[in-house]
Amino acid sequence: MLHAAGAALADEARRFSGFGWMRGTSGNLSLVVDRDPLLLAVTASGLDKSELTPADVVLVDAHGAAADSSDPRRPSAESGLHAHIAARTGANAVYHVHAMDAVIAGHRWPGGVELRDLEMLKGIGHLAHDETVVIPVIQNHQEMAVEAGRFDEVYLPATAEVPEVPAMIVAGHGMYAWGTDRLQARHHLEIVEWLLRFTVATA
Ligand SMILES: CSC[C@@H](O)[C@@H](O)C(=O)COP(=O)(O)O
Ligand SMILES: [Zn+2]
Repeated sequence: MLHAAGAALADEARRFSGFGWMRGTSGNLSLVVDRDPLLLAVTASGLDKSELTPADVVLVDAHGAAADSSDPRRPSAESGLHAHIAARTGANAVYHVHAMDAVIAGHRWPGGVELRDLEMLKGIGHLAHDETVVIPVIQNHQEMAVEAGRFDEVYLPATAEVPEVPAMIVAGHGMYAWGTDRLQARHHLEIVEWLLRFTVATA
């Protein structure tokens, strides 16, 4: 089970590295492997994300702490925020990358990045017209418990009329996107990055 998750995350990390979004050791990816209690497979810390193998994944609990004390590998330093996002949103896949356009957008619009009148908004469940979608921005912090609190302040869950916004920017750092499964998280990440790239380029 952990090996399959590791193989899937290694593939995703290679893909995002190819886009320049996981340069060096930057970024981390996770998949929920159990809900009760919450357990996630998260990429191991400090590795070159373009060269991960199926073994480069660690099991963590709802606090992002290693769940298997016999495993010598360290989980991602940002595991706690992955676990929090998975718990709060119900997502089964959470992806974090250091895409340049996300960092520029967060720097430029620290109160949130407004998007509208773009066909690609349909790719995150929103309307191509007559709706303004805001990608929230939080300030960066090294403590994931602090980041989790900041996430709760800005997260836009689904209402009866409007779906959730499945992404967030961390200022001076990168972005997160999530989805019900690996493929949806990837789609959300790639589409939001496209939307941010367009917005930065045309501002
Ligand atoms: C240049 S990597 C910076 C790290 O502190 C962090 O932001 C990151 O994305 C990767 O951390 P990791 O612990 O390898 O998952
Ligand atoms: Zn990071």
